Amino acid sequence: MTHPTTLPAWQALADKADPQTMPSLRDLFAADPDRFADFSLRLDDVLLDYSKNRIDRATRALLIDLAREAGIEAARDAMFGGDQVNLTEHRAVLHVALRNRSDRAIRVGGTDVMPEIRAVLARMKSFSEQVRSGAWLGATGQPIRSVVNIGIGGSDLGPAMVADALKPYQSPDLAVHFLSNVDGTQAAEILKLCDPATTLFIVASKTFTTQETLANAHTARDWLVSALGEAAVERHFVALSTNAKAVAAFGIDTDNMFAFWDWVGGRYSLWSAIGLSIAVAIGFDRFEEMLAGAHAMDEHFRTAPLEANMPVLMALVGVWNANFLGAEAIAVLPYDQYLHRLPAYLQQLDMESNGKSTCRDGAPVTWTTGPVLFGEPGTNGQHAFYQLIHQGTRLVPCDFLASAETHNPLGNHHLLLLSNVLAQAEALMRGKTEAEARAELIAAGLSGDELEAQLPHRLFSGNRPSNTLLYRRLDPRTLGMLLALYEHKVFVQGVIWDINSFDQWGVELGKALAKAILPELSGEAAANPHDSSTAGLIATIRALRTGG
Ligand SMILES: O=P(O)(O)OC[C@H]1O[C@](O)(CO)[C@@H](O)[C@@H]1O
Repeated sequence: MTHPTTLPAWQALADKADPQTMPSLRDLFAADPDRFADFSLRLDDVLLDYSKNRIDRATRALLIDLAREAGIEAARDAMFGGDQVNLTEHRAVLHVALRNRSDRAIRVGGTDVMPEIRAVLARMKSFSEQVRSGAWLGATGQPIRSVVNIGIGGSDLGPAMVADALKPYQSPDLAVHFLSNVDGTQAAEILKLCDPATTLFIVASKTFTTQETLANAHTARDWLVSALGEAAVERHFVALSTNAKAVAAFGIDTDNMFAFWDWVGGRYSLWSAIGLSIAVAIGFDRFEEMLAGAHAMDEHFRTAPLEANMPVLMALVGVWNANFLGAEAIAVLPYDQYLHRLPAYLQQLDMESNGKSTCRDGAPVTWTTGPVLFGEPGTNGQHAFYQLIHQGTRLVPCDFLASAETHNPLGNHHLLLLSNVLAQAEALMRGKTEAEARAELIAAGLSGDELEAQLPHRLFSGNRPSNTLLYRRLDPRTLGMLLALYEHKVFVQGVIWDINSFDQWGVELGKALAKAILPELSGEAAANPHDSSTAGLIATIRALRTGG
């Protein structure tokens, strides 16, 4: 375990990161006509262009040194080898095994996990095909028309994002809904769209103890039972979990449970049984194509030299921007409407993984770790928060994503979309100098005091970094590649920052306090000692709810 700031390459990078002496992005492009070729990388149909980052060849070489000195190769091999890299939970981290399409055995504690994985995949195939073909009948003998995935966090965000991303592959005969929020409004609105006789609930929870999911699952169960009776549960509920005991206690027959394992982290679980709603929505063959895409990226990550390794390079660019140039956020901007939930999904992947401030050895970190991640599909974001990205005081590196081809060739929409994504990345890189702005204002007829007053507002500093991920078309394989790319990027950054990317203790405190507050709100328990704000809010809620 090595604190990154003690590594020689870290020191050398810190010396290089001097805004006064560093060349600007404009200068870097002007000095090197081959910059795009040298600072981009293609794997199958996916291209990463990282040339619009403030790095030159020497900086890149130092970043690769940093990766080596941080032990990326050994850490990667430990993860693929089934070591307990999740130190605080004493667990292996093997989402890569879930999409291992090769004959390679992957062992946890000496046991090859591939046979179990293949067995669950075979059950998912059979079940999803029965639901899709209409062979799986509800309690009244009717085929399923609506599927409701009940889960939250990793048991919701991945499947929900993928189902939307691959909408063109969805069957029109089957509606797929995702119920996550404990706010009863979401359950009420989804249930309004469903008929108990034709609805299948997929209760997705690794632990099967999550408050929100169990509350929603009980509400769904009550709704079904009040319409069709207790016996209907068997045909209308299945569970995806690692906790067979809790599934049985809820009243779901464990024959209707699809298992996964403690070495699958929640935010890495869409490739496991948690992906059942995806397989039902788009068909198992497409689900497997997505696994194959992820596997292709896994193999690239596992075997490519660091210098030509897409997740490693993307991670290193992020480390450079965060730790050496001071960026605190990252914007993920898919110019692809089908990826509208990607930023939400990546928020959990990145922020739950790397939002940590304790090193693996328990010492507090003294360097910046995971960024604040946000985003919206282009072009919507352009008309909302891009102002800050172009002219604000903060540095917000951007990831732009775009497909060369569209599933929906309507008029020239796709070329309009693509022209926007390219323009945004170019604008961030180039900016607009005073001379350029002045010339434009003069051409627009301004002069004298008005020109001088307008001028400072029309300047763009430029020199603002971005990556562009370009792919042929958003199909299942490409999506699998992109998601695995981000997973491995987050992994590499976690290793460099010397944190455990695979636990999430930061979500526990709020959960525990909510449990204590619940009986106080309902009046079943006397108020606990709280700060005056929390006590005042509890008292006001109680008063408002009773007309006070
Ligand atoms: O699948 P489960 O056990 O219901 O957990 C849901 C989510 O809750 C968390 O544990 C914490 O929010 C996530 O990591 C996880 O994805």
